[in-house]
Amino acid sequence: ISHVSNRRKKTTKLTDTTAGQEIRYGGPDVIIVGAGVGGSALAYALAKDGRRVHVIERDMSEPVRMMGEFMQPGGRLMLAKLGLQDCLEEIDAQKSTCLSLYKDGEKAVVPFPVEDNNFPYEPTGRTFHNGRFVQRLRQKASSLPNVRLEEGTVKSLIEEKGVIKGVTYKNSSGEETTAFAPLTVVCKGCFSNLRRSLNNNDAEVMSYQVGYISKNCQLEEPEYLHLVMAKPSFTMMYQLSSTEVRCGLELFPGQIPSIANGDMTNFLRNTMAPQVPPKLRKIFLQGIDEGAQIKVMPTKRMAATLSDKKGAIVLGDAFNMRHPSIASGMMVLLSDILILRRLLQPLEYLGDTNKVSEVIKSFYVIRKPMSATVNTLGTAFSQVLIASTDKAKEAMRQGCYDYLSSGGFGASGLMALLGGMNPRPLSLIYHLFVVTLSATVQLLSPFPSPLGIWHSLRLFGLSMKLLVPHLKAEGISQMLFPAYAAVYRKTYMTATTI
Ligand SMILES: Cc1cc2nc3c(=O)[nH]c(=O)nc-3n(C[C@H](O)[C@H](O)[C@H](O)COP(=O)(O)OP(=O)(O)OC[C@H]3O[C@@H](n4cnc5c(N)ncnc54)[C@H](O)[C@@H]3O)c2cc1C
Repeated sequence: ISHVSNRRKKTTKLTDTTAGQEIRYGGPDVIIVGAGVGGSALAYALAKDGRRVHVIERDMSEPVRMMGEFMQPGGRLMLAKLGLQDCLEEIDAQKSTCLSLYKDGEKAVVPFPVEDNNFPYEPTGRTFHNGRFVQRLRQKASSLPNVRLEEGTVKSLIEEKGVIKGVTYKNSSGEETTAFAPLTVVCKGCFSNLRRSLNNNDAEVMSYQVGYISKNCQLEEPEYLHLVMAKPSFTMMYQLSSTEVRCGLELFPGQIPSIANGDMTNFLRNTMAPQVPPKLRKIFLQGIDEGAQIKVMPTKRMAATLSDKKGAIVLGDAFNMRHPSIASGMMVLLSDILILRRLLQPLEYLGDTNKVSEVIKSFYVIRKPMSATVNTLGTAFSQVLIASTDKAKEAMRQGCYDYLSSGGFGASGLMALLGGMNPRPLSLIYHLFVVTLSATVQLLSPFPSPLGIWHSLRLFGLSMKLLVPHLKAEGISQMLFPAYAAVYRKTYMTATTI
């Protein structure tokens, strides 16, 4: 009797112990909140390393959304390194080889550099329905026996003495329940409110992307990403699937015509369509005429900051965002996953909060070549795309077009940066400097006038304004010291898998 009652006591004691001990003896190693692009890819990567992963996703049906539709060549390399390249197959993804740029009736075609010997992957991007890609990632993750993918909505993080122990969530039956693990990864996207319990960085809404799909049509050059430098900002078109074309544009707060009363349709037809080159206009108008659903998405910017809470990591859009004009959010996220996975590999037990904190600190530095390059480029490119009556800003816009259209080393260097094929902040600073310089020459031609000199000085001021906040936010040494980028390339951008 004594033996049985002692065993009972022991069992009760075990269930009563702290969450940490429960976790150690049975539960998952990691809880991932959100099975979007990041959550699913991370679940697969960690499960491949033998971790038990519990993913909690609010909605398991295929997402229908207007974001994450273009994967840069660099992002495809990251996918391949994670063993997830097949997730871009069987979703009717389309190949992209070039950026086709239009300004004031002129056109420039700039390919991703084919002969960049330092880039060990096919230098092309892919366009696709984001939801199809996410479903493929979810299937791939849940095909591993140590991944438990559950539908549920996470409500809050469970915290004990500054350490995150798990989450409370509402499961698919509507019951409030809890889950515990030594490590919780919050990867719940750009509308995340959980990040507030971990860090207090705020996202800044920069503009809005308006878009719709023209169906049953094909662009004359389906492998090109068409970017029109229009007013007030850019318009883009690309082949989204073999039979659909995404049409999109950028508008600014306070300038969004109402979709409900038809003002948006009129604006697209009367103001934007005439700026679209005749060759693309028919397809641009087709979607509007056929009553395609028009969507509006905020574009946000948010610097990455580290949380002082232990036991949790924030990733993806909940962690760091940049302007989507350079379509690189997924690439940075996949690069982050690759780094984090590699840093976590030597840790046998993820509940060692001190070791995990060290990992997070290293992760924050190692990611800089990719994230700082993309974040800075995102700001610079989005600013350059905005039309302006300001002479200095317009010179910068023209300078960027001229630089890309002139071909050669400059254009291929900038395309390698855009494609994530050469994530080097110093290279970005170089290109920004040359664009500024050539715009200055244009302002001072044919003879330097006092007004020309004044605008040139303002132009340099504008470039500095683009660069300096990023140098401060990303870290001067990480951006200016080439060794970081060299180590990143050597570790994460070689042809071998990790
Ligand atoms: C307009 C726009 C266009 C973009 N275009 C591109 C592009 O072309 N290329 C590119 O690389 N990047 C692009 N991006 C960025 C890219 O889409 C994101 O960086 C990427 O999707 C982020 O992935 P994520 O896993 O962090 O979030 P998501 O992929 O959004 O996944 C978050 C998941 O969390 C789930 N979730 C949310 N709340 C909860 C909860 N409480 N409990 C459980 N689950 C929850 C959601 O249902 C979702 O499945 C674009 C962004 C915008 C805004």
